[in-house]
Amino acid sequence: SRKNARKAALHPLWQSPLTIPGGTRQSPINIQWRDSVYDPFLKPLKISYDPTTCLHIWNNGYSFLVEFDDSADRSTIVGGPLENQYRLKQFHFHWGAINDWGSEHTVDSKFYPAELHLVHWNAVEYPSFEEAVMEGNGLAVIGVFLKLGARHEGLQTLVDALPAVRHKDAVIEFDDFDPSCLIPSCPDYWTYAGSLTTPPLTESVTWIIKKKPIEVDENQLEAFRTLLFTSDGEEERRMVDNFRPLQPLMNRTVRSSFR
Ligand SMILES: NS(=O)(=O)c1nc2c(F)c(F)c(F)c(F)c2s1
Ligand SMILES: [Zn+2]
Repeated sequence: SRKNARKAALHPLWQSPLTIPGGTRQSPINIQWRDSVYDPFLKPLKISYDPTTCLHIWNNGYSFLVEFDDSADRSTIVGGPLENQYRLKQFHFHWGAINDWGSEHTVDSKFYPAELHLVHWNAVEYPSFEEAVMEGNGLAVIGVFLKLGARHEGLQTLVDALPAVRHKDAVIEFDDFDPSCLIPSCPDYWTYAGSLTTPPLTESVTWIIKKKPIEVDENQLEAFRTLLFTSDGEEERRMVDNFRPLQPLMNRTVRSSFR
């Protein structure tokens, strides 16, 4: 009826619903360290990326994505909480207007200034990424926190390319980049069952959140903030605060790979 037809609250950035009706495993979440449960059966995560699978960088109006050739098992992850091998499709970041916030996940309610997501799909069980996005075990996303500190030399090659993708829909060729340089060597991670944090928000992601952050410097974070949500010719809106609000944990346990 009319009185029940209340409009779902929409997030200003994406006009996406803040909550998915019936959603039971939405992301991001706060990771309460002391509530996470050590699982001795969790395996180490095995990451094997081939830098020649790197294709291009593009600004999709939510973030900037570095996309990979996922037509074969050339850049993959296996092990950890995963039952299958997953193929790297793209990586992207979320960040804030200032260093006090920007990450999607929080640890003990602490925000980091930015968060990296490496998106993989289950090519063993599904024929395409688009199909995997709709399945409960379709995707595996590695989350890496960024903290303010020393300049990150590996990230700098990415930062140097950002002016070329300042506007929404801009794309440039980008090759020979190995994203494992952005992943901390410490093997420790948390893992939980969640969702995409941007539309279509599907509950298809096994999240693997690295415990240790990587360090980047102020200039590198500022470079992210020079990007635009808007296309060339539109009134400029700076690409900042492109993170989704925290979602309820509901009936989920966050497991840790470490004591
Ligand atoms: N922030 S996220 O959860 O890692 C994430 N969201 C999305 C998304 F909305 C998509 F449409 C998409 F094609 C993705 F590959 C991802 S990956
Ligand atoms: Zn993301």
